[in-house]
Amino acid sequence: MSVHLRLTEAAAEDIRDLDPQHSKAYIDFDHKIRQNKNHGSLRFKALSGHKNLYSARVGGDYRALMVHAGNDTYVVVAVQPRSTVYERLERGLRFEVNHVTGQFETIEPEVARRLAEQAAPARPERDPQPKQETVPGVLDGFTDDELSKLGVSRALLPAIRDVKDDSGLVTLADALPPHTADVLMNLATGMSIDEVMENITDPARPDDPVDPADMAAAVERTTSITTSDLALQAIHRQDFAKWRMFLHPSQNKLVTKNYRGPARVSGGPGTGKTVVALHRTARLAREHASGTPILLTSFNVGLAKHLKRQLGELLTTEEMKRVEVVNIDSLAMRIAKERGIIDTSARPLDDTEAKRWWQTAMDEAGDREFGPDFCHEEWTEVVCGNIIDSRDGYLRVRRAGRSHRLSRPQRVRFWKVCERFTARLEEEKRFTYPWLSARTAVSLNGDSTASRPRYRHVLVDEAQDMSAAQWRLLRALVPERENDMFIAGDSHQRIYGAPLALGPLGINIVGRSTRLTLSYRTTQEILQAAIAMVSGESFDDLDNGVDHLTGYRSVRYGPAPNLIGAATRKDELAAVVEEIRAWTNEGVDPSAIAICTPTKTPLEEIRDHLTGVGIATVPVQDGTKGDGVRLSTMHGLKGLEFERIVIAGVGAAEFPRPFVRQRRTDPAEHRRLMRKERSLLFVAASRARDALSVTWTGKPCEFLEPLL
Ligand SMILES: Nc1ncnc2c1ncn2[C@@H]1O[C@H](COP(=O)(O)OP(=O)(O)OP(=O)(O)O)[C@@H](O)[C@H]1O
Repeated sequence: MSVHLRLTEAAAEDIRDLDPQHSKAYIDFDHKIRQNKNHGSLRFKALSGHKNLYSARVGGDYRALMVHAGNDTYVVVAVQPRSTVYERLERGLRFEVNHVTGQFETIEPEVARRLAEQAAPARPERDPQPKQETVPGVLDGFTDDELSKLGVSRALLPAIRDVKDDSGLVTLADALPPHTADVLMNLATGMSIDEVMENITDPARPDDPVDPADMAAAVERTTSITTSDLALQAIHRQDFAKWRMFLHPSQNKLVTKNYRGPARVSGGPGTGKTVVALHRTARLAREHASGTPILLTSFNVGLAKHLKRQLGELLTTEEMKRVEVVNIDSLAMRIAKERGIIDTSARPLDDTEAKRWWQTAMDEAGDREFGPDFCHEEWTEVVCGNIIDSRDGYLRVRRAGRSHRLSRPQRVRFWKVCERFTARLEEEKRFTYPWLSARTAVSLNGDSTASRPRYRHVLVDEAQDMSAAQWRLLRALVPERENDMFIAGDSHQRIYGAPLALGPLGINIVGRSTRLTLSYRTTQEILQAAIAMVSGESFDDLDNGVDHLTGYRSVRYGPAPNLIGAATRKDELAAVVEEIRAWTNEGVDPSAIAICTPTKTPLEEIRDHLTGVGIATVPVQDGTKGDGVRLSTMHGLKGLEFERIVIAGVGAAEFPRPFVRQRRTDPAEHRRLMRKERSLLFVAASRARDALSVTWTGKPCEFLEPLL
């Protein structure tokens, strides 16, 4: 008579909203019903006239409404006052297996219809009774059969037909099953039936055939249903981070699917790529209790720390031991030291220092043709990326992706400069990270006896910024096999690396790429502004194709970004202060606000000014420590998110940054750098959850033009 209890997302929300007394009562209820559903105080009973539906007393007049999902499994679908539960049932509340996705769905046709009616555009006053047919429905272009084939329940069609505009659809979406909302939103934003079928419906189909009468199978498939254990833990900790309990079906598929080789997930900012990578890592860690560890890696130390913290919320301490979470450069350095590739005292050479060294190498070689920026990029992308260690190798290599052609004599000259640079690295026991990754990959690949394979699975976040040499290292760390690599990234957010194709690096993702389109982070207004900032540019898909943001959207709405042009720097600083004060007066926690600028100097100016007017600030890299508004360069916001963001200092004189403007004489290189600058602004803007303000002095930067 013991019961296995599950919980829908809606029921979890009901529980979260309970007052402390009923919350405690729910924990008692959960405990009792699991042991014996017929315990007298529970008044457990089947509801007549409703197939598979049961009710039980939680405490006071609160009832748990449950769906029987075979054997001893019950799914709690609502925890509400008795009168509310019965009223909803009378109005047609029911639970179905979706005929296409096979997922468990809550259908409330009357609620949907009411919402659709409420959201209908107001009638003009002088025309109180216009003819009905004068306002077309937003989905009139699609037949009932077409919508049904895409996975929309026929019970919801009358409500859907009542929707007259996009904002009505957004209102209605709250009352729709997630798949239905997804299909309709995509159709409304201009996707064709075929595109929705390919991008939304087909990926949501289960591998096994759908039986609309098989509730047990549906519950197993449904990601918006969790085990009540996890929910109870969350209740105890008052912690309802939804991403840990409920994934969107499109996200869950990426977590559970087994791939025959490397797979990639792309998608705009905030679509849950990191969440998917985390859940997939957790799933793999749970499946493999012992043996070779799993690697979860990202671009920099801060991001890796963030991943580790979040993974710790999904796994037990024991399970965490099966996963190594480390940024790619630290990993390369550790393995390189272990294998004696570099001395334990060797130190990295950062980009600025490296460029000075290139200048010296050119001076010594008497060659002024190339310039330190060119040399450093050529070295990173071509020499390290292709693991070249000889003049002949360099003379032969295909310099894919580089904007300049080099003649043979030019290559010979560059190699001379390069030899001086590498000799100095050796002499002074220094290294650049791409060089280190390349050398480590060579060492691992050439060693058949060493402790290979190092990892069972490798998962990579922020993949767009990894360099070719880093991919070679990652490839060397995991043998080619099922589920070997999982790659999450968005080329629109590339602010460090260069475009590349993974195939030639031994990572074949063809046919194993998926795109997420629903943003959980930003509002539709911020998202559209961010998209406008990168409009007109083309982005690669790591596979010799083009990436795009078609169908990328949010279901949240909010204020339009606040665009503030100031005549003087003093006025701009005053505008920043005004924004921060307005937000904190609304009750926003200062630590949920970030201010970013293109470079460090204006940030320091803002910091000093805010301190002067009594607003505390904290550098973003200090993580969760301290009260105060977070300050960062745009680069420092990579991978993070804040409730509200001010992007300051984006006047035409400051952004794109001056060094990019100086490269105008070299059109190909200039284009490449401009794309990165656009991406930088895109990254900064898309970190904001609820509100975004952009400030500048004088003329605004050209990337803001589509917004003005
Ligand atoms: N299924 C979900 N339910 C609720 N929240 C979610 C879900 N998936 C993602 N989120 C939330 O959306 C936000 C963005 O998620 P995440 O960081 O994984 O996106 P991303 O695609 O990696 O973003 P970016 O590319 O901008 O770094 C986070 O706050 C995350 O908790």
